[in-house]
Amino acid sequence: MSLIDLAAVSFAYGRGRKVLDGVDLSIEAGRNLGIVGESGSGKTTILRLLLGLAQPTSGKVTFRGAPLDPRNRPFMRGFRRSVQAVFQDPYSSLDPRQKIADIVAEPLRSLNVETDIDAAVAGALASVDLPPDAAGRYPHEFSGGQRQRIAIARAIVSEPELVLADEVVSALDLTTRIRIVELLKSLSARTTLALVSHDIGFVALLCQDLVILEKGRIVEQGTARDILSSPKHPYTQRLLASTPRLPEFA
Ligand SMILES: Nc1ncnc2c1ncn2[C@@H]1O[C@H](COP(=O)(O)OP(=O)(O)OP(=O)(O)O)[C@@H](O)[C@H]1O
Repeated sequence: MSLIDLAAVSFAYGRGRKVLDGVDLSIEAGRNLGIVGESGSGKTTILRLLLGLAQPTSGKVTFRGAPLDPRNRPFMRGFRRSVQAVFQDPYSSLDPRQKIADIVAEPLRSLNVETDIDAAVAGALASVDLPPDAAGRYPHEFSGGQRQRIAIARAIVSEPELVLADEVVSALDLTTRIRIVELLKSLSARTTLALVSHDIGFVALLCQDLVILEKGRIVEQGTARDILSSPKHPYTQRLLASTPRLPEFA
């Protein structure tokens, strides 16, 4: 079943040139998707379209087959509960004045989810391996990797079907990165992930399917296994040549 589809989507900022051109992609429930490309290829723009934060200049974005319409409030409420995001920078993405309990609870409060908020927050913190007393502390008391765990706890607290993540490990050192990959791997048992990154090695560790984006166009898409073992497009071959570590497909 398809969660979000982009069909023939093009996008330009204002009257500028197209930064996305005729993009078709589907995110299927239960299959993690990696969207990979160099800086400026349009990855963050795709993510903004997938989140309904920007509207395509032409083409369609649909959630469960229905058009993503920011004016349709009940629909968007259901959408926001089902689709959450984690962003690159764990330092700026958390409000320094809020306690972790309030940061993690934010989606439940803003979506008026009827649930035991303290229990849901404790469950989300446990899922990302943070101790229960983290709830009463502030972001500055945590390391970059721990802050990214807090951002992930906030993204999963409403039990979304899909979590979109933009360069979630790029700001982290290698050891922390490996731990976050392990965490995302365990979370993907209960939610689908769409990961945006310049690092094909990182996304291939977690995603069954890949989309390769060059200058706003998809140049190759398929299973990670096929693309890693026989990349067809020269751009994909270049991305692979510049990545130091690749998963083993035995
Ligand atoms: N607000 C904006 N106004 C005008 N142009 C923009 C804006 N944001 C992005 N762009 C342009 O759109 C293109 C795609 O940018 P985007 O941020 O989607 O790429 P990206 O692949 O995510 O890059 P990076 O990995 O560097 O974040 C780039 O040429 C960028 O300069």
